[in-house]
Amino acid sequence: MEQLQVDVLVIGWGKGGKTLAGALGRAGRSVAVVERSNRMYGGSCINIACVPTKALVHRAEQRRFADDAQAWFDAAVQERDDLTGRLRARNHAMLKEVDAVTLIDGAARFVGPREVEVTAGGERLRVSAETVVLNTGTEPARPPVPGADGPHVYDSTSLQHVSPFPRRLVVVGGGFVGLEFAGMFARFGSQVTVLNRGERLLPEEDADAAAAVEQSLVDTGVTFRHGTSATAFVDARPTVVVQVDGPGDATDLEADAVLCATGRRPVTADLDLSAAGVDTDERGYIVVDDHLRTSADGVYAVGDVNGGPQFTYISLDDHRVVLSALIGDGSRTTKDRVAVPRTTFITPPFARVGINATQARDQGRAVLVTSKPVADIAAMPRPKIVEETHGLIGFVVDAESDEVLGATLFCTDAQELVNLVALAMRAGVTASRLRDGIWTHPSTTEALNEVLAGLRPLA
Ligand SMILES: Cc1cc2nc3c(=O)[nH]c(=O)nc-3n(C[C@H](O)[C@H](O)[C@H](O)COP(=O)(O)OP(=O)(O)OC[C@H]3O[C@@H](n4cnc5c(N)ncnc54)[C@H](O)[C@@H]3O)c2cc1C
Ligand SMILES: NC(=O)c1ccc[n+]([C@@H]2O[C@H](COP(=O)([O-])OP(=O)(O)OC[C@H]3O[C@@H](n4cnc5c(N)ncnc54)[C@H](O)[C@@H]3O)[C@@H](O)[C@H]2O)c1
Repeated sequence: MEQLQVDVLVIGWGKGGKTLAGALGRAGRSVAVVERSNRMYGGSCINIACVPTKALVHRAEQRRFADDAQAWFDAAVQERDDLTGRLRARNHAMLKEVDAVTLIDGAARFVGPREVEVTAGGERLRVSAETVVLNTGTEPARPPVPGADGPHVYDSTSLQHVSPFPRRLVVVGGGFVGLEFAGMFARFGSQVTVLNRGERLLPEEDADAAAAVEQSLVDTGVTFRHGTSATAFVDARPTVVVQVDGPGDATDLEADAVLCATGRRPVTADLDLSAAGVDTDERGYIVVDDHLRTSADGVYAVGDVNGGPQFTYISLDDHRVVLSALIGDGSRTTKDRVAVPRTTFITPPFARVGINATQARDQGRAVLVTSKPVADIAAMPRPKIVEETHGLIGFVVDAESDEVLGATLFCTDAQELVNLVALAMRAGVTASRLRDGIWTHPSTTEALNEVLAGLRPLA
């Protein structure tokens, strides 16, 4: 069997791994990157996750009621495929052009400490390395319900190419994927019903924010059933019947498609991690310390597979931690992260950073709070200009230091504004300075002037 020895072996072409491979290759280290699917060069983000779904959301937002749903969706999917094809080719080229990086097609499996066997069809290759970086990501986890693998039951990857376009869609799960797809498919023209097993949407968010999110989706045509779980998906070709249970409405639902949006699980099963001495937790995620070191010497894990927050920018930041360990001073850790923002790409986007009022109350902190519906923010005309006045904007501010402790930004451009607020939090820019800041007009940032003027003690 052919053998290859490198300084660094990266398994899986995720955001962290590919960025690390390029940087280490350019720094003169010999690097091998193993990817099991030629449809996944560049990883989940550009092929099946962030980028293609936001391209579909964008097209869905442009559809008008009279536009034919099937034709509009088909065109959007074609554009999505063209975009991901271009990005995949570019990602492949970006690593191929680094001389010190060897790209290997195949699935890697450990055969010993820091040694793997890569299999591609009938071909096999042994690769050993001083350092191994695991970046194998996650995959959709379907609920343990009869019929979950049956016809017309999809996950976030397969639903992007659903055919024919579903007139009725049931979404199981009200998290990131569930809400983004519910909004998107409603705008493409589906009748969407979301089954949410909790008593209300987004239980970790302030009640007014969760209600505003729900109202915006209801206004788009989405129906919610709270306190409801799917108990079976029964094949009734050409449709599927969703049997439900719970204190909520328990009437069966007939649909053309079901989306399981019930979380993801780590891709570790085929790696034979025990052969390398790499420990996993009870959910299968690779156990790492603050430096992203696993239980095996010289083996790191970056991205979703290490059980951290599942965002592309966290995988990217993981690469900085490992780069610091391998060619830096080793001081960077995951503990350095402050005010990590997040955005759910519904319409308008729902962005969060830091703590909300509920969390401040639970922590017994002395804070000032403010929250205002977007439609009532007189000094921010941008939502009216772009005809999207759903949402609310809220802040939590330390009562003594005037530091911003958190923000709920449910408004047009929120995915951008949240980064500005996060930077202010990291840099210690006070709420008063944000309130009195000079901002462009008309912009969403202007909301800071008016909303932060309404701070009051938390009741
Ligand atoms: C629908 C959806 C939308 C999302 N939208 C956003 C968003 O808007 N913003 C955001 O920040 N995050 C978003 N996320 C989350 C984001 O996609 C992930 O956090 C991110 O892609 C994680 O990347 P990663 O580095 O862990 O690995 P991945 O990009 O998942 O890469 C892992 C790679 O490893 C390969 N692999 C696995 N096993 C092996 C093996 N044994 N041998 C060789 N190769 C292997 C896989 O084929 C894959 O290419 C979204 C997720 C989903 C599902
Ligand atoms: N915009 C973004 O940044 C973005 C977009 C999509 C996904 N993501 C990432 O991908 C991850 C996965 O997304 P997701 O939406 O699949 O997971 P999630 O954890 O965000 O939401 C899963 C939802 O499904 C519910 N659920 C779980 N099991 C269930 C069951 N058996 N029956 C009914 N409901 C059930 C949970 O209560 C939860 O509400 C997210 O955690 C996020 O980090 C990010």
